[in-house]
This record gives sequence, structure tokens and C-alpha cells, in this order.
Amino acid sequence: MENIIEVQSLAKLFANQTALEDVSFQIKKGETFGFLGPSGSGKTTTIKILTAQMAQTDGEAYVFGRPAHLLKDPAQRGRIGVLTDNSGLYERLSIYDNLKLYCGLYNVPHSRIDEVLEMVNLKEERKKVVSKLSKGMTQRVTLARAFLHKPDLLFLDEPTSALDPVNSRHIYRGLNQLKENGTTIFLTTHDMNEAELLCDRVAFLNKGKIQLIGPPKQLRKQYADNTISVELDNGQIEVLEKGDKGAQRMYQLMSENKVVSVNSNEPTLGDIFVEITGRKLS
Ligand SMILES: Nc1ncnc2c1ncn2[C@@H]1O[C@H](COP(=O)(O)OP(=O)(O)OP(=O)(O)O)[C@@H](O)[C@H]1O
Repeated sequence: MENIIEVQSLAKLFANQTALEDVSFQIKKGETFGFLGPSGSGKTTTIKILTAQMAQTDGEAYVFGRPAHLLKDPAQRGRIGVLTDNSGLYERLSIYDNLKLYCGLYNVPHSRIDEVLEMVNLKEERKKVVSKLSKGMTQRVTLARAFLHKPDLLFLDEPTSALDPVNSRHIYRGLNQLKENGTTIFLTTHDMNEAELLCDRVAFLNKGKIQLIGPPKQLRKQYADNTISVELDNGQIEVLEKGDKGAQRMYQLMSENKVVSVNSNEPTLGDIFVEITGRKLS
């Protein structure tokens, strides 16, 4: 399948600080790829390089099969959507009028505005002036603007950092809708649940280096220990090793009708991150 993004041995130095070192990955068409890492690990720097806002010090970065810096070309730029913490909205205009301006810029019919406002749960607030919006609302307008023109590739830097759980879930539905329509999504987050819910694959970034890449489910299986937890009718949890000894004990508990539930002991993505890097994600 076609690679939408290809990054090979990417490096970025700021004065005497290494922000990225030997970073390599590919993202296929239609994939949602999560870039997970603690503050300062290099997530935003990667997005800036891939969206032609910053040049790398070394290595290759290709988007749509061409060097990323060529995204400065307006025809190519229209194929991407970018959400960063710099909102770029007109404070004195309403939500609707802001999006109308961007419709003009991208040559998109105004009918699209209600579609995107629905996706970010802001249809009722469309007449509100941007200067009077909460941080979370502003984030949702910026998100709506990022996918107003149905981009082929969407870069989302911490898309739900200012949102409550209800609005986050609303956004997840919207993003899944985009995904179903074939949009490729590059997402950075500190939020492991978000990564599990949305991403086909994740990369763990720590101090500018990729430590691990894979589908969340596969990584959890790979790092699972060799045990299962059995909840007993007296409320206790018994941890059993997989194998003959565990099977015999399980047989005994089952025949005594003491088992309430059985769970595999797979780690969360957060647990794996700590195991690999010795650091917490947030
Ligand atoms: N313009 C810059 N000048 C100098 N150093 C920078 C610049 N931009 C980023 N850095 C440094 O590069 C490193 C990576 O920063 P980056 O913003 O990419 O991290 P991040 O993972 O996005 O963090 P956060 O989750 O806090 O947004 C940090 O140490 C940061 O201080």
C-alpha cells in the first residue's frame, strides 16, 4: 500500500540541544499513526518538519512521495490539515464567520461548515465570537478548521488536550468518520486511552528517539507477562502462571465453583512506556 509519510534517519538540532535523533517510520494511506511521548520528546518538532514549517538538520522526510518542504506549494498544502496550539482564528469574528473565511481560502462550499461543526459538537454555538470562547471550544473550532477542506492527511498535535471526556469522545467519533473516508491521520498525544481508541499503530518517542513502534494490541500482547488473574467468589484475586501448575489450580478452583472472572494481565501502553523508558508519559 502507498506510503503517505516516509521518514528516514531524521535529526533536528537546536543550538546545542538534540530534539530528534535517527527517527525513521512510514505511514500508510488511511492509517492513524500515534506519536506518543512526554513533554519535550520531539513530537511537535516532527510535525513542524513534516508540514514544512521547519527544516531538519539531517535525514529525509517525504510526504505524498515528495520532500516535506515542498508542501509550501499551495496545491500540495491543500491536501493537508494541521492542528497545532497556534489557533490562527480571528478573535473578533464568530465561529461560523471564521470557518466561512477558510471556506473561501480552500474553495469549499459553505454547506461543509455545519458538517464540521457537528463533528466537533459546536453547531449550537456557531454564532459565538471567538474571543469569548473557552480554551476547549477554541480547540474544537481549530480542529473543525483543520478538516474543513477534507484533507488527505491530517496532523493533530494533542487534539483533545483542553477537552472534557464528553467532548473528547465526540471528537473521537468525528475522527473515526474521517478515517472511514480514507483520511490518513498523524496524531500526537500523552493520552494512552486516546491512542488505544484511535491508532492503528503507535510510536513511542523518548528524548528525540523512537523506542518502539507497533499496533497497540500487538504491543500489549508482546509485553504481557506469563500470568492470568482469577477473581474468586470471596473477592480475592489469585494470580496464576500459565502452564501445567496454573492449569491444575484453575481446574481445582473451577470444580469448587469459586471462579467469578478470569483476566489476562496485559499491560497498558502507559505501563509499556514506563518499562521501556523508565519515564511516565504525563
Ligand atoms: N525553536 C526551538 N528552539 C530551541 N529549542 C527548541 C525549539 N523547539 C523545540 N525545542 C526543543 O526541542 C525539544 C523537543 O521539543 P518539542 O516541542 O518537539 O517537544 P514535544 O514532544 O512536542 O513537547 P510537548 O508535549 O511539551 O509539546 C525540547 O527540548 C524543546 O525545548
